[in-house]
Amino acid sequence: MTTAAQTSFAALLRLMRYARGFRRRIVLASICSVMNKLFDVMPEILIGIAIDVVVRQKASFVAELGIADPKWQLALLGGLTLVVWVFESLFEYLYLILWRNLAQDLQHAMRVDAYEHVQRLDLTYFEDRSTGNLVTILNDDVNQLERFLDGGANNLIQVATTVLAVGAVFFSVSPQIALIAFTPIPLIVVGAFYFQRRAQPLYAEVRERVGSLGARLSANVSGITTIKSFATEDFEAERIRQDSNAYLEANRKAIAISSAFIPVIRMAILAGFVATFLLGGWMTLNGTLHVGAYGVLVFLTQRLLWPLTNLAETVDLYERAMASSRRILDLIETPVSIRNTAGANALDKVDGRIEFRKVDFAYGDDAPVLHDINLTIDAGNTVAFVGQTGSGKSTLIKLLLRFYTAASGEILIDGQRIDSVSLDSLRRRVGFVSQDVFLFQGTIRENIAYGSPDATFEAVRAAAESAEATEFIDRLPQGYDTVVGERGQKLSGGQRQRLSIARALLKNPPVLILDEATSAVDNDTEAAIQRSLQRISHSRTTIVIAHRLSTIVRADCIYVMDKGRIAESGRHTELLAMNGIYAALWAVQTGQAA
Ligand SMILES: Nc1ncnc2c1ncn2[C@@H]1O[C@H](COP(=O)(O)OP(=O)(O)OP(=O)(O)O)[C@@H](O)[C@H]1O
Repeated sequence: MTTAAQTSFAALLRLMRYARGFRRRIVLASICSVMNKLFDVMPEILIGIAIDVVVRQKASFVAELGIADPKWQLALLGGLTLVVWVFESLFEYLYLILWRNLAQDLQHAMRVDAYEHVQRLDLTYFEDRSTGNLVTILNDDVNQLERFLDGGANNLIQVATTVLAVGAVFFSVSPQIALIAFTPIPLIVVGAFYFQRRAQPLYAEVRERVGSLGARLSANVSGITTIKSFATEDFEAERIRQDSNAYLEANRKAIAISSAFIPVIRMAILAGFVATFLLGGWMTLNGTLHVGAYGVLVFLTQRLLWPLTNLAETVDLYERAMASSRRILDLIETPVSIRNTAGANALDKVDGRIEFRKVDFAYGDDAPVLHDINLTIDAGNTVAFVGQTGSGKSTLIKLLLRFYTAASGEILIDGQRIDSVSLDSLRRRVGFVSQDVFLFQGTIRENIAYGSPDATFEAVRAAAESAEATEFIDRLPQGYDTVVGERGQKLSGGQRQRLSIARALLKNPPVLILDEATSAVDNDTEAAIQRSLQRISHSRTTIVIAHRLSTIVRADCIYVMDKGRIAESGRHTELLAMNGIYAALWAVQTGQAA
């Protein structure tokens, strides 16, 4: 057995394990598929019996059951045909509704599970992957699976049922013909396996290609402003064309294999059919087979063999679905390293005292970014981190929010290690205004109330006021009901910044972190931020990552970061007196540099 076949089969087993909760429904749907198929092949048998009645009349098979009059025999067969059709239709309705709903429910459960898991994944996971590819898994791959469950699973079950049911009839009527009629079947099954082995890597490639295409499409749509400003439309269109072409080629290869499979199967089927047709005919002429039995066999060979042509399509669907299923389950089963430790308590009331003790950190296997960070921020204080770009200021904050885990040392909040309290309680107690503000498609009011769904309009307004955002909001024609566009495109950088401060303030967190944007802040906003900072930092611990030193001259303590270490710390005046890095930065920013 090849590894390719194993991985497809392994994917199916993983899927079955995942779908444990659906097992009863799967069994029920499978039973309906089997019942439908059994009733579906019966009319052929009844036709054969009817021929037997008209040819042999009082000596017919039905006569042997005790009904002498051929007219009554036919009436009985007519009645039975009606019943068979009713049941066939009933089970068809049942299996359709069961499989289709199952497909819907399973794809829904998988999409929601996969999404929920994606939200829990470590940030490191996202650094190595593209958003577009993830979206493709959540959408396109999930749909692929739905397509298979919608029809493919039923097809596979029905083909197997046909082979078994028709086989049983054949062997009971004439084992000799049965052997001949069944010769193509091993060939077809071997062919299906061969096809599946060849197709599996091709479909894996198709999924990969669709993922990269999705990645580029989503990146390009998000970066449309950059594309336009660099006038690189042609260049980007060419890159999309290439990715789309790679997808097309991958599909073309898969199509070439699967299309070749169908004619091969048909030839094998034809051989089986002609053999039954001829051998059965001769046996009937010889008198070793009844006319009715011959009829049943010829009709049934059709019923037996033709559905196998669908097998190629179904195996195709199956391979595509398994390639997708593997991607979804890989995502769902990606381990999460930053999560609640066993017995983690919720961080209830927080004063806001923060300590870093001997903290070291590196991103993955990269060079260390933070070295031996030791600091204590008293509850209610306002502190600032300053330093060259890349010196590790934002990284420090990411550790405090547990976006990453320190390589060594510990971080405490109110004396409790941050990894000993529950993640969401920690993050709920810390307000974070990040450098790149992310606003959601929706109104200004919804964006300020994001994360505080119960906030009243008054509270939203008060938060906007503290962030000095009311002035521009009131000037907008729809005020708080203005839709800001995806990522807040319809607002200026400074306006987005103020909204994100309002959003953090509405949470009323005991610890507030402002990662000040380097750009996007005009002088107005700078002054506004400074005023709001003074207002809002009273009752909480406030940490500011500052690029403009003028915003933090009043801070209780300023830490100057240099290459991942705290090089200097103290109040503004103390640091100036030290005449070190801070003093030099200050001189540059105030234009007093020599
Ligand atoms: N996710 C990441 N993976 C790998 N390296 C990273 C990652 N994020 C940041 N770095 C690296 O870590 C170092 C510190 O980055 P950090 O963002 O903490 O600096 P910063 O002082 O906040 O800079 P800035 O003032 O420009 O915001 C930089 O050298 C940066 O390249």
